[in-house]
Amino acid sequence: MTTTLPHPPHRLPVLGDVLTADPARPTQHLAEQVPELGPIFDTQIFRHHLTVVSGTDLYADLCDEKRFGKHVGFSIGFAREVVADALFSAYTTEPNWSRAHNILQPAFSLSAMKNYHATMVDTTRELIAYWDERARSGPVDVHTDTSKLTLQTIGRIGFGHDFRSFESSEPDPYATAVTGVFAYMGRSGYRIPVHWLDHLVHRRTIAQVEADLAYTRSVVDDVIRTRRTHPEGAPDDDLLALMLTTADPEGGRFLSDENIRNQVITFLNAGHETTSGTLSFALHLLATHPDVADLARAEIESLWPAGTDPDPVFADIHKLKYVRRVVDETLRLWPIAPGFLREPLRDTLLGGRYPVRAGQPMVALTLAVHRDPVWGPDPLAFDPDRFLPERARTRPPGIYKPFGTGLRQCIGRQLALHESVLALALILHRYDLEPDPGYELEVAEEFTLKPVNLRLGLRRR
Ligand code: HEM
Repeated sequence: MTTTLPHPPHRLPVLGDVLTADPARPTQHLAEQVPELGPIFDTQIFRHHLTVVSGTDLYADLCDEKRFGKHVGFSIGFAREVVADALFSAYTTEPNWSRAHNILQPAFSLSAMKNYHATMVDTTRELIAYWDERARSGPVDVHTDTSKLTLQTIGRIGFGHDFRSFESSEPDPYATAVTGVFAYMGRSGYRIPVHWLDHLVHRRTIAQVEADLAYTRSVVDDVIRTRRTHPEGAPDDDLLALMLTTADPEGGRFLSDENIRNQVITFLNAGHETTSGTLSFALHLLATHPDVADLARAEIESLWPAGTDPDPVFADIHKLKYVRRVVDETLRLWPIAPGFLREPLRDTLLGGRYPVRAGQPMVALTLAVHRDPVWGPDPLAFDPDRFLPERARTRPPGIYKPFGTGLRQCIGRQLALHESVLALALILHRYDLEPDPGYELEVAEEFTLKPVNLRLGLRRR
């Protein structure tokens, strides 16, 4: 049962599509190939094949949990070299996946969000105080600063650790190190498959990654050691407390020390660079669409009048429905996780017509599906009202998946949405956003998508 799928032109023996691939922006490049190659095609980097799925019906079918599951390979396979079987990089069948999932799930419940709200408000106020100071002397470096916000937030609410990110105007050293490690993992599919040659050609990069990893581990070990030696006063239900003190309700086993370290690295990364990317893209889109920013501000000021110092309560965030649509629409246009890996659980037909083999690596190309004509006559336009319930009902189901799908979808979804809506609302309440007239959006891929060198003028309202 085989079908020959289209593939990029100029494929070479052994190398495959290496010469026409774009390692710096792999998923954007794949999405650009969709008009030419169609809703499903094959790509090959050295000896590794990947089936790229972007047809909306095929994408929805690929999310059928009865026939497909997460594929752990490519960048995620390389991430295992760093964080082994932590939540994001574990095989679904590995005991540590269900153990960690069961132990940590309560930290992402609605009542947990209520506990985190005050810390999120305080940390966003720190960002605003930092920007009040800096915005007077020129545009701010948006992504560096949203990363400070989100790292500081996940550090505090997950692990009781204060990164003191706003005490320096430099990028946070932990964020730089951990992002460097994961960015390298993200590009690892393009490593030269001859080990000694790869190490010779990339020796400087590899030395930097090793240094970054050593630093990352030393910070994380310090966070865990501090909690173990001084648990007094720390919450008994944050991510770290749950991992140190709770057994899996199914089976009664605890996570090992090694696994806890890998989980902390995973959460500090997944919990910060995703939300910071979302906030950065949202601020860019709001700055370049003042009509949308005005509508959002009208909603925000109906809760917290202009000129007052807002004191958001938990329930306010759910009233900010337009701001939430801004976040949803940002994640449609710029899904910072631009695709997710899947594999058939057994031989099957994708979309009833394409034969696929058990274990075959496939990518659900969210970036392309989120911009498909099925979204309307102008899928590239930034239009938050696409997410009005009456308009959402007119679209086929299963085509909006910024947080992945099924069993392995994002555990941090609620946290990310609460944090994003809150931060955008407080920022829009405080500032008018002034885009840099010469700025052309350029998007880097370092495991996730992020805008390059995005600067914005902030005028205090
Ligand atoms: C807007 C922000 C975020 C986006 C768009 C996002 C997106 C995703 C996606 C697409 C996946 C599935 C990956 C796959 O199938 O391979 C995922 C998984 C995951 N995310 Fe997020 N994420 C966000 C925020 C967060 C936050 C704030 C946390 C933690 C505090 C987090 C922790 C995780 C973890 C641990 C997994 C692996 C879950 C598992 O496999 O069981 N994410 N995320």
